[in-house]
Amino acid sequence: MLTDALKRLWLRAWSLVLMEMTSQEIGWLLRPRDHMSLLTSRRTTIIVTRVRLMAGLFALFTPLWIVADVFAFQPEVWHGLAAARLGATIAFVLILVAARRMDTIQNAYRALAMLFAIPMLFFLFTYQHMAHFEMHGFEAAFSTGYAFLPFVVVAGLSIFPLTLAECLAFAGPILAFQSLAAVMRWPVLDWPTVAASLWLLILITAVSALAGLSQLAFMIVLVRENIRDSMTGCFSRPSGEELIDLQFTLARRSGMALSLAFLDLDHFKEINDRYGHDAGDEVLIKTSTTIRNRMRMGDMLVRWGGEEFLLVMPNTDRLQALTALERLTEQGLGLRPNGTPVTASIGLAEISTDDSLNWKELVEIADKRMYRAKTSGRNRIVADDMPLNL
Ligand SMILES: Nc1nc2c(ncn2[C@@H]2O[C@H](COP(=O)(O)OP(=O)(O)OP(=O)(O)O)[C@@H](O)[C@H]2O)c(=O)[nH]1
Repeated sequence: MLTDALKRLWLRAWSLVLMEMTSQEIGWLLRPRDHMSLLTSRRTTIIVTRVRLMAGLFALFTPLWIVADVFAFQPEVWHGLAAARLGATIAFVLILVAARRMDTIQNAYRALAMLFAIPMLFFLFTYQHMAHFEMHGFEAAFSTGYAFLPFVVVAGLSIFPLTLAECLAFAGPILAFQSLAAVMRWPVLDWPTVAASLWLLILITAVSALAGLSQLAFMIVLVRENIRDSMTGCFSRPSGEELIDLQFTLARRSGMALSLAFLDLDHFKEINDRYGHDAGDEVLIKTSTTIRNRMRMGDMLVRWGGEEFLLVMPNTDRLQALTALERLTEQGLGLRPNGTPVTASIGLAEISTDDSLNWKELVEIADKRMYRAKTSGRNRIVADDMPLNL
C-alpha cells in the first residue's frame, strides 16, 4: 500500500521533471552522442549565441570593474589587477569575434571552454598577485570576493542547454582545481576556506546542471512537437527545410552524395471526393509509414505539402537512390480504398550530378522532374532531364 503510494509519487515527480519524455529523449539528457541533427544544430546556435552574449557582457564589465578596484585597493594591488582585467577583456573580445562563424557543436564546445578558461586564469592570477600584500579591513574583505570566481563560472553553466555529461565535463576541471587547491594546501590560497566551501561549489554545480538539463528537456519537447507533422509523423515542412539545408551544407563540405526525391501521390483528390477526407487521411498516413519503413534509417521523409513528400537521402548517389526508389515503387506504396495500388510521380535530384548551388535549387530540380513524371503519364520516376522514352 505504502510502496504503491510511494511509487505513484515517484512517477509523478519524475514526470514533472521529464515532461513526458520518451526513454530515448531521457537518454538525450544524459549525453549528446545520439542527438538528432536538428537538435544538435539548434543547441549549437543557442550555445554559441549565449557564449557571445556572455563574452560581450564580460568584455564590457571586466574593464569597468577597475574603478571599484581603484577605490578598494592600494595602488600596487590594483595596478596588477587592472593589467589582468585588460588581458581578460581582450580575450573576451576575441571570443566574441571568433564565435561569430562557429556552426558545429565541437566549435560551440571550444567557445564555451574558452569562455570558462578566462575567469579561471584570472582567478589564479589574482590569488597569486594578492597573496603578496598585507590587507586589512575593507581591502581584505573586498579581496575575499575574488575567491568566489569559480562559483560564478560554475553557476554560468546554468544558462546553457547542456546534457549531464557536458555539464560534468565543463564543471569537472573547476571542481578538480578547487579540490586540489584544498588538498595541496597551496600557500596562496586560504586552504581551510577553500576546503570548507567545496561542498557549496558542488551544490552550485548540481543546481546549474539541473537548470541546464531542464532547458535541454524543454528544448527537446519543443523540437519534437515542431519538427513532426502531427498527422503522418513525417518531418514538417519548416523542420524539413532546416534538415535539407543542414544535409546540403554537410554534403558540400565533405564531398559526399545527397539525393532528394520529390513524391506526389497520383489522383489523390479522387480518394477524397469518392471516399471522404478521413479515407484520404488514412491513405496519407499508411503511405508515408510504408515509405519510412522501407527506406534506410538515415533517410528522412518530409511532408512538403498536402499529398507531396520529399525524401532526403544522405550519402546516396543518383544510381543508388534510383535503385531504392524503384524497389520502393515495385513493392508498392499501399492501397487506395477501392483496393487499387497507390502510385506516385517522383522527381529525383542529386547534389553533384545536378551541380546545384543551394538546397532550394536542388528541391526545385526534383520538383520539376516530378512535374515531368506527372505530365508524362504518372506512376514513374524521372531522374534526369533527358527526353523520356514514352
Ligand atoms: N485527406 C486529405 N487530403 C488532402 C490533405 N492535404 C491535401 N489534400 C488533398 O489532396 C488533393 C490534391 O489534389 P491535386 O493537387 O488535384 O492532385 P491529385 O488529385 O493527386 O492529382 P495529380 O497530382 O495530378 O495526380 C486535394 O484534393 C487536397 O484537398 C490532407 O491532409 N488530407
